Amino acid sequence: MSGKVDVCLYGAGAIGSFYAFILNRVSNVQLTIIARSNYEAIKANGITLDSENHGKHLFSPYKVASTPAEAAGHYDYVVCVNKAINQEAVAKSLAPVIDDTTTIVLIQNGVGNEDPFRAQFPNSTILSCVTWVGATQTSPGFVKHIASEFTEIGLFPNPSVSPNIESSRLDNFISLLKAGNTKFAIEDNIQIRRWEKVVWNVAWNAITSLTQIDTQTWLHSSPDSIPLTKQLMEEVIEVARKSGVPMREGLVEELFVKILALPGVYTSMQKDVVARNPLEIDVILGVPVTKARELGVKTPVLEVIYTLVQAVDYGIRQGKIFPSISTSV
Ligand SMILES: NC(=O)C1=CN([C@@H]2O[C@H](COP(=O)(O)OP(=O)(O)OC[C@H]3O[C@@H](n4cnc5c(N)ncnc54)[C@H](OP(=O)(O)O)[C@@H]3O)[C@@H](O)[C@H]2O)C=CC1
Ligand SMILES: CC(C)(CO)C(=O)C(=O)O
Repeated sequence: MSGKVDVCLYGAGAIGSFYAFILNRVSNVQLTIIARSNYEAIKANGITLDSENHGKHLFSPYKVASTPAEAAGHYDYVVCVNKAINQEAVAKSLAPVIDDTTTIVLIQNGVGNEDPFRAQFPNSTILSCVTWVGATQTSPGFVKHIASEFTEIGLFPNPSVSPNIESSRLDNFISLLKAGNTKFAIEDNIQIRRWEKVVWNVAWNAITSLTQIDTQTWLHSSPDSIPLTKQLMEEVIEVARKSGVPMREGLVEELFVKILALPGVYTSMQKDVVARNPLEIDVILGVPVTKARELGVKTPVLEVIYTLVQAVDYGIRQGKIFPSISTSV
């Protein structure tokens, strides 16, 4: 893309700041960021990304807004990197920055994330992305990125938009990722990758959130931890297959090779428990459970894990998680 590209990024947290850095260094991108709790910090001081792959950089986007209304205007791309919670409400709130020619880019964990956006913006192209970037916001506007970096991207096809237009919107966004120097793969069926990632997230995000121990500690914790995790993953794979998503044989073993090669890791959901933030339950656990129930797939481990994570989320929302010891009787 040679002319100016207007991009609006919604959700300037750990992953949002990483992609903001990538996009902001593309010379023809004019980047607007909509930030929430870290708005003042980013507006005053910009974003510092300390990356194992890209080095340490301080940058300020073209504009920082605190609400979609403040950022109102036409954008070629609106990139959603918020936590996928209350997606219907988020989609509605983005009306001031999305018109029929805006392409929506979703970079979030989970499955089913696209549906509320398609319902709210039926004429828009949606690019659906799975990210294997690992990042943490250590204080407002400061983000640490570890070496893990990979984006899988594909269309969430819109039958009411011409395939040529959809492809050119995908190609143009890919050219930005390329110019921003991040690694990516283009997927013909991104739903396969979304489900693969959700198999990973159902296991590791839920287990680290429930146990508050890292993945390696969990894997060494008892002879039962590995078989239980594998059964959980297999259950989710079966749900995906019954939903019409062709998942390959051997995926669980591949994901185990991957996790065993890593040091003990925590996850974005575990960090939300620590920060007492609401959890991304629906897109990571709720959609697979709902589909399993609809399709009659038996998922006993998934059901237990889902129920327990819902309890943690409920405790956070009620302010009752890890309550301090009460002295009253
Ligand atoms: N961190 C990681 O290593 C990885 C994360 N992911 C996924 O990437 C996505 C982003 O995660 P991450 O960057 O870690 O999350 P963070 O919590 O670090 O950042 C999310 C940002 O979005 C804002 N936000 C969250 N929810 C909403 C909402 N409903 N409406 C408006 N703004 C919102 C937050 O604002 P506020 O501060 O006000 O809450 C925050 O600025 C998630 O889907 C996550 O699962 C995927 C791979 C790895
Ligand atoms: C970084 C990673 C891959 C770890 O499971 C992740 O997806 C998350 O934390 O949500």
